[in-house]
Amino acid sequence: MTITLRWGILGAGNISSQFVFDLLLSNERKSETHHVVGSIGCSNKQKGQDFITANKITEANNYGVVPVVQSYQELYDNPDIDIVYIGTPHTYHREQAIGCLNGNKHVLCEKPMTVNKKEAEELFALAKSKKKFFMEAVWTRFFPAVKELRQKVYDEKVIGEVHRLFADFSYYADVTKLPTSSRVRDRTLAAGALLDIGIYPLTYSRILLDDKVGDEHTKFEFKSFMTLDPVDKVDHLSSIIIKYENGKHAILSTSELIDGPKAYIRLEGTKGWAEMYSDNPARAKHFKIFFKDGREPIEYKDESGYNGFIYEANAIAQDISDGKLENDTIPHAETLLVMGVMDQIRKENGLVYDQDN
Ligand SMILES: NC(=O)C1=CN([C@@H]2O[C@H](COP(=O)(O)OP(=O)(O)OC[C@H]3O[C@@H](n4cnc5c(N)ncnc54)[C@H](OP(=O)(O)O)[C@@H]3O)[C@@H](O)[C@H]2O)C=CC1
Ligand SMILES: O=C1OC[C@@H](O)[C@H](O)[C@H]1O
Repeated sequence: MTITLRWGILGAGNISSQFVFDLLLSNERKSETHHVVGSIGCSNKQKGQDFITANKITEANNYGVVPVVQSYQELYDNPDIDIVYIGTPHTYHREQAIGCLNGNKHVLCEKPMTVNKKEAEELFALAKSKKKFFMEAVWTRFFPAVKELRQKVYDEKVIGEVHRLFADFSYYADVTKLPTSSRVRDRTLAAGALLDIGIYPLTYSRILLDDKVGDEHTKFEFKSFMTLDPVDKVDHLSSIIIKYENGKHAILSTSELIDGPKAYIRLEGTKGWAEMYSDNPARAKHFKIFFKDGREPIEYKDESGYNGFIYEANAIAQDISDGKLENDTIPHAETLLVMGVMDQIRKENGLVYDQDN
C-alpha cells in the first residue's frame, strides 16, 4: 500500500540537506512510500530558497510539489504538513518541538532530542497529550547493516558468546580554529562530544549488547571520565565503561580532538569478532566478521546510495500510517534511558548546561 508523508523541514542547514537527499532519491526510485517535502521552515526566506535550489528539490522528484519557504511559526501552522523534521542545534529542539506539537504536527527531532532527560520527558508528555508521533532521530538504529549484524551475532551465534564491545566516535575537528560560536564549541548550544557524537557509541552499546529496548532493557551500570576544555568548558574528550548485569562490557569513547580507529566498532565473542568501518560512525554501512579458526571473513556492505536517513523515514511513515505514536526500534523510554545516562555522565564530571537548572 502506498503511504504518503508530507514533510516540513525545520532548519536549512547541514543535516537537513542530507536528510532531504534521501527522501528525494527514494522518490526518484519510485519507492512505495512517497516522501513529499512540502515546506522549508527557515530563519531567512532567501536561505530557504537557496536550500531548495542547492538540494535540487523539484516537482519531478517531489510528487509535483515545489516546497514553500516559511518562518518557523508558519511551518507550525501549515495544515498541509504531516510531520516536521527538526535539524537545528540541540538547544533549539525543545522550543521548536513544542511549536510543532502545538501546531498538531508529528515530529522527528534530531539527536540529542533535548539537552537533558527532563526536557525530553516534557516533550514526550506533550506529544502524547496531542496524540502526535514523536521520535528522536537516532538514524543508526535503523540501518539494515545493524539488523544483519545482530542476526549473524545473536541469532546465528557466528562469533560464539559475545562478551565485549569497543565503540568509538572521534574525529579531529580542529577545535581551536572553529569560532567559539560553533555548535562544536559553544556551551550555550550544549556543545561537547558526548551529546553530539558520544551518543552513537552509547547507542551501539544499546543495540549490540542488549536485545531489549526502553523499559525492558537489561540493567547496566557505568563509570565515566570527561576532560573539560579550559576555554570552551565542555568535553571534547570522554570515555565510558558499561557493565551489563549479564556480565558483558562496553568500552566507549568519543572525541573532537583526535581521529578514531578505522574499525570504530569491535564486537568480541569466543569464536571471533566483528568490526564496523565508516568515515562517519553514525552510518552503519559496512562490517566484517572474522573467525579465530581462519575461516573466510563474512563481509556486508550497504551500497544502496542512500545516506541512510531513508531507513528511519520509511519506518516512521509506516508507524504514522498504522496510527502509532512511537517507534518500536527507539520507543520514548529508550530515548529517556540514553538521555538519563548522558545526564549522569555529565553530572559525574561537572558538565552542567543552563537547561539543567
Ligand atoms: N543524524 C546525524 O548524523 C547528524 C545529526 N546532527 C544533528 O542535527 C542538528 C543540526 O546540526 P547541523 O545540521 O550540523 O547544524 P547547522 O549548523 O548546519 O545548523 C542547522 C540549522 O540550525 C539553525 N541554526 C544554526 N545555528 C544556529 C544558532 N546559533 N542559533 C539558532 N539557529 C541556528 C539554522 O537554521 P536556519 O536554516 O533556519 O537559519 C541552521 O541552518 C544537531 O542537533 C545535530 O546533533 C548533525 C549532523 C549529523
Ligand atoms: O550526529 C552527528 O554525526 C556526524 C557528526 O559529524 C556531527 O557533528 C554530529 O552531529
